[in-house]
Amino acid sequence: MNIDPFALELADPLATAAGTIDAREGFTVTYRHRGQRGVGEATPLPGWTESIEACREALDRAAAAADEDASERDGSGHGAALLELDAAETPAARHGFATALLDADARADDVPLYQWFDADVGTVSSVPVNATIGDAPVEKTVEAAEEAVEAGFEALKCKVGARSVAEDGRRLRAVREAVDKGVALRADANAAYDRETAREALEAFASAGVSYVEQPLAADDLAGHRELREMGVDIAIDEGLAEHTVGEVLDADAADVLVLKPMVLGGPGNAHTLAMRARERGVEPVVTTTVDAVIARTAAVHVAAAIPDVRACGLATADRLAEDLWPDPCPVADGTIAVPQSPGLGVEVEP
Ligand SMILES: O=C(O)CCC(=O)c1ccccc1C(=O)O
Ligand SMILES: [Mg+2]
Repeated sequence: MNIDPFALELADPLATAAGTIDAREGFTVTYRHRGQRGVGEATPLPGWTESIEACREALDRAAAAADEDASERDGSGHGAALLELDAAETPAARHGFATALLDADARADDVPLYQWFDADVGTVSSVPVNATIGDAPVEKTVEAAEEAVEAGFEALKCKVGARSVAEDGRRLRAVREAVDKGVALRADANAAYDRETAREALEAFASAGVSYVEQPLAADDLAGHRELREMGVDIAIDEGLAEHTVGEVLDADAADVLVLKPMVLGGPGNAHTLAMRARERGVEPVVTTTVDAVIARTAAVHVAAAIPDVRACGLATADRLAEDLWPDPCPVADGTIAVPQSPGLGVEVEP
């Protein structure tokens, strides 16, 4: 297993109620499996996943376990490595190694990763995506929204909760008035509100025609989210999935939508399985990145492509990075992101 660190600046930092994301650090993981060289990416985001240090330690342990197992049994050692990588404790590290394995598996089977997840989906050439609009004053928010709609996005997700409910209400109503009625508006509060403020916010956002609000309350407040579902705006759980299992969130009836971040859930395979489980229970999955580099972003695109008729996903985050590790095989155009059709992930890395 090769573990190589990287650090990327954001050209366009993402301002949220929980702070501004302005750089991303992580590791690329390469691993030979079934005669193929697979690539993965572990890009931890503290607050959502383990720290960068814990991620490195977990990957080092997994690499050592893989070496030991491979030399003892003459196998590939990947089973022993996976056992070192707990999806709840070190989800980013697990994501990194699991993605490398999946890339190699899908290459070995000569199918794009999304078809390796589910051959029945057939050919999926693109997936709808939302534009991600950070916190900003009213005018800048409207400008960003108009630019996104001009570029073809049919769903806009605006960060809220960094300002007063009154001001966020003005921002969203101004966007609603500026763009075509057919454009869906979403709001993401990143756990900014207490229960009382959340009710005020939902009333204000309902009047702006918001279709769903992501994580209005704290990550651990499943009961609070369940109560908010009666207010006429759908509720999506995001941070709650860094704290609870999907099963717990479904059992608590806390969500209409689940925001699934493969980096937070321990890998693309976990995210796909959990997406299908949510849908069976009548809860819609939406797949997003944690503003990752090209390998993890592309893996998330494959997860979304393997969900039939998936709603607009939060995958259009490449443009925020000042630079990337390798060329992007998933260009965004007209509100959709292209799904690579070559075997595996479809990210061309130089050896
Ligand atoms: O969903 C999107 O549009 C992009 C991803 C995004 O907003 C995000 C990115 C990094 C960390 C948290 C979040 C979030 O959804 O809360
Ligand atoms: Mg969110």
